[in-house]
Amino acid sequence: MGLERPITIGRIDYANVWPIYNYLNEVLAEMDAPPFTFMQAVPSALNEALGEGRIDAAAVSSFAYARHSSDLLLLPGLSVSADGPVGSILLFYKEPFDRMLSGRIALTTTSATSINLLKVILELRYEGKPEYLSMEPDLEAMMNAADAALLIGDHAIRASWQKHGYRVLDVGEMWKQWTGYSMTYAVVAVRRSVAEAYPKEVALLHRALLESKRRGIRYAGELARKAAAEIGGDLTYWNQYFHGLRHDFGTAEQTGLMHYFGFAKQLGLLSQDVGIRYWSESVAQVNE
Ligand SMILES: C=C(O[C@@H]1C=C(C(=O)O)C=C[C@H]1O)C(=O)O
Repeated sequence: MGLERPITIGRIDYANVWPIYNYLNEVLAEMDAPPFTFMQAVPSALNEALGEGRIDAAAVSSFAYARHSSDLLLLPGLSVSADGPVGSILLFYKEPFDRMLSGRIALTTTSATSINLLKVILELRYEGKPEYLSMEPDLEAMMNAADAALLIGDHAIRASWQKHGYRVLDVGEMWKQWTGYSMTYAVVAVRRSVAEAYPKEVALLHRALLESKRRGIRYAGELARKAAAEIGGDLTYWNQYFHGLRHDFGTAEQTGLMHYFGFAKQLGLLSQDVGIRYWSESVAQVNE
């Protein structure tokens, strides 16, 4: 398989991936890496681009991985997860809570994991049957059209700073309270065909992402300063935000994610059972 363009990497356009991606260019330059190119976009756009083969590797919604898992392999040790409140997956609603269970809920067009997580929680835990509208992430427009609105990422963060007067629930906290599990919102996946055709490049990308993540965690204070300057808010807010996220993908994260996939299948949101299939460097080396 020959690509007619450089290998293209998707990068989520939200601060939640900075601990993985912020130092990636620096690390790639140090490694004398081949010329990768990048596409920066909201998760739903990256999900689609990776599914269609317009990009080759990306952090994508874990739900999108589930939908396309036969074409994808996961890069080990990388995710966007939280064991409880996330701070940026927020449900804004007009009281009382019960009204939205049979009312209208506006869901951001930028998400795949969180919109389905909310459906799982509202329908299986609370036996709700709301009507869902898909809308651009604009709190005011969403609340004019619905009883509640789900926003993710920087859109949720910025909206939470507005004087809006709505009640707000953190969907990661709802999931944790209900199930006791952590939740994985994004995973890093590579197209299987690209992994097979370009094993060395994928190995190098994986090593670079892990090193970038190590620096992102070590220099979390630097990320907080950058976020405060570029997005707003203060250092305390951002230190707490980055501290609440997990970017590993260990047993606890996988267990929580498998439970989510199970509920999503139960609700008919996924049509098949999903296994986690990893890209592995040993396979890549055998293929060399
Ligand atoms: C933690 C977050 O996770 C994001 C949520 C996603 C989704 O709902 O599909 C996808 C990617 C993640 O980066 C967030 O947006 O705040």
